[in-house]
Amino acid sequence: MATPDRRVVSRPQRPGQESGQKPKGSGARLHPLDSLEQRETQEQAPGQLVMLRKAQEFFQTCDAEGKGFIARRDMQRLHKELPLSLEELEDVFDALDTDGNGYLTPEEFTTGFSHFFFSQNNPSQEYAGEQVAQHHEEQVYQSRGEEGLGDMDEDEEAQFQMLMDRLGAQKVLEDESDVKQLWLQLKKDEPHLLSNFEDFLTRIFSQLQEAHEEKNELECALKRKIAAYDEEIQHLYEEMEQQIKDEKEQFLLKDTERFQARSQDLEQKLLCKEQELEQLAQKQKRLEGQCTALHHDKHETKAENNKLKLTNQELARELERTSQELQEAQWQLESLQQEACKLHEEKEMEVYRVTESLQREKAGLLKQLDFLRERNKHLRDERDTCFQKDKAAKANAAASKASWKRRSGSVIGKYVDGRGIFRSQSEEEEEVFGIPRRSSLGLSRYPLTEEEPGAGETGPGGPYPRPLRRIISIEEDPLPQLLDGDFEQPLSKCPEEEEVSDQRVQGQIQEAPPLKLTPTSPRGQPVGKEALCKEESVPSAPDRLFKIVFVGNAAVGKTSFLKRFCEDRFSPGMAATVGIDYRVKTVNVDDSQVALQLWDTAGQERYRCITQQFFRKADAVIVMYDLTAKQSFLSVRRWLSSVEEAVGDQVPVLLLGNKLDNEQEREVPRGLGEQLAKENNLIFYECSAYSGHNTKESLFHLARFLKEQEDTVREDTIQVGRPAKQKSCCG
Ligand SMILES: Nc1nc2c(ncn2[C@@H]2O[C@H](COP(=O)(O)OP(=O)(O)OP(=O)(O)O)[C@@H](O)[C@H]2O)c(=O)[nH]1
Ligand SMILES: [Ca+2]
Ligand SMILES: [Mg+2]
Repeated sequence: MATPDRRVVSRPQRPGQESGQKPKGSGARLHPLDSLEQRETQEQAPGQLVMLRKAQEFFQTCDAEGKGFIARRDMQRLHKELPLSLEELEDVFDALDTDGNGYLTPEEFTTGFSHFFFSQNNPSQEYAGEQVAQHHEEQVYQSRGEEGLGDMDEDEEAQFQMLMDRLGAQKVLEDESDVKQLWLQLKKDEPHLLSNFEDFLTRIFSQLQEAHEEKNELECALKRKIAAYDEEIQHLYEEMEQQIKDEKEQFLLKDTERFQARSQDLEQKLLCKEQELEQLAQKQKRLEGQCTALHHDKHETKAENNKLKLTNQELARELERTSQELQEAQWQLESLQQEACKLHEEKEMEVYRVTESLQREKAGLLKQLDFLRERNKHLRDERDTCFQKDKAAKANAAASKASWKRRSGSVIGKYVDGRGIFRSQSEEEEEVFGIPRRSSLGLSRYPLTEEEPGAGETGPGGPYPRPLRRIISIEEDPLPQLLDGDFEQPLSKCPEEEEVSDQRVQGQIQEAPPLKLTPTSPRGQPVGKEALCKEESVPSAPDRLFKIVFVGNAAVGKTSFLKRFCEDRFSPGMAATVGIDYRVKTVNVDDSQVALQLWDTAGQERYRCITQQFFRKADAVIVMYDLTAKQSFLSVRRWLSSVEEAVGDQVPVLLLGNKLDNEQEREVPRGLGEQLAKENNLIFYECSAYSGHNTKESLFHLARFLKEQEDTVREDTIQVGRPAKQKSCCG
């Protein structure tokens, strides 16, 4: 049976059921009301039937939950049905609960009910029923009768009181008015029933007293039971409370654990969410930043676009203007080109005419020289003989001193005495060693004889008062300091060259026309000497003319190389070059005549400032080093940078490693030369002036390169606006 707060409480046992015995009576368990119905089916008086039905109704009213028994508090439900107060209902409950277990079974209820309302015999029972009915009437009546109560006399009062005292009603009855009234009524109406009534009252009161006593006992027992029950219930309650508390604690514990776990989960989730939120916030900030930046960039881009549009329009206008100017410039250029070509041709013609006239002049001079020599031969005096003796003695002495001075370079006739800006090495040696050196051109203080380049003779009257001046000019590239003032330049040339030129000139003397005045170049300067090689001397004007400057440290073999290239000869005893020397050689490259103006510079440091001047208008530069002298290779970089300073890197450069014949004395590996050439975009050859290896090939390569470069420039110049393609030197 479930209690209101849903706890399971064991059903109250009827006496005899505690031990688990089955209630006495029928075998199968019957529902309590079934027994009532069974009883109804037995012979029952109609009045009893009514009573039983009434009892069933009352039982069902009380046992609303259908528990099958009535508890104390269920009894109170009859309060509405019966005109009984709660106390009276309590009394009735106690009277009906024969086994005092605190619960009324249907049997107890109907049995008690019938006893309570009907007496043992029928009349009495009817009587009791009537009584009940009368009781109702009396109630009504009473309310009406109470007004008449006052007419009871004293005897009757005394009799009634006696009766009450005899019956001991005071213990039992609280309010005697009803009984009094009934008694009076009976006394008046039915005096013969008075004795019955008094017997009835006696019985009732004794029963009431018994019942009262029983009740008291029961009450005590009940109280005890209740107390026990209360204790038990209290105990149960406490247990339940304890259980509830434990369960609550467990539940709370579990709840707490679950709550803690849940709260940890939630905390972690919260943390994750917070982190995600932070990340999202950072992402949002970043995106906002990017957005503003993009926005900013957009404005900037817009502004730039507008500027670019404007610039574009300006450039378009500028381009249009420039193309017009270019068009005009092209026309002007073409006309200038034509003029330049004409001028160039005229100039070349001029150069060759001058060269021709120079040749003739030289032929004339040499002719005079020969004449003078002829004359000289016949003139002799004692001074000559004693001079000869002195000279031989000094020569021996000097030979011993100057034996350490192995080399002699080529001496060109360009030294200036007196106000001299520079002097030739030969004069320096003369001072130092007292050896009169021949000047290079052969016309020196002491005239030369053919057979022996060393033997010097003087002319009549001793040494010439003033040596003839060799005319050297820089046709295309005047040396400013040489052009200042009216200096005189002695003629000088190394004897061998002079012999060669003699031969050359000899060879040509027959052809040369009579000597004219010394021709002058456009700047009014005497023009330079020309060394035309026999095999290549060509009467017609060349197609191309290139100026090539030859640089490199002293004694690397520049002059010897040029001699080999121009005259195909090698002279071991070359004197050091003084200042600068100049040769022209015309070669045939791809069926066109290319004249090469070869400027031979002095490698010695002291002439550096002079040689620098010659770089300006060079079409190409040749840098030479001696592969048996490491120092000369280390200086190449310096030569390259001074060339670049003077002419930029537009000029092709040929790098030559000379003295290849001296392989056993090599100090510079070929790879180093190749590497340097590659780094600086140079044409590279190893050669030997001595053996002639690669002397022609290297210069032909350079000439071909220059020619192709010029052709490219011409093509580009003719085609409008196409930039000249600078070919790399080393192909
Ligand atoms: N073995 C060998 N000796 C050479 C070669 N070329 C030049 N010589 C010698 O090296 C010395 C210097 O030669 P030059 O031609 O005067 O040298 P340079 O570069 O003109 O000297 P500077 O005029 O002072 O700049 C001379 O004694 C030459 O005989 C060569 O290819 N092989
Ligand atoms: Ca009972
Ligand atoms: Mg030289």
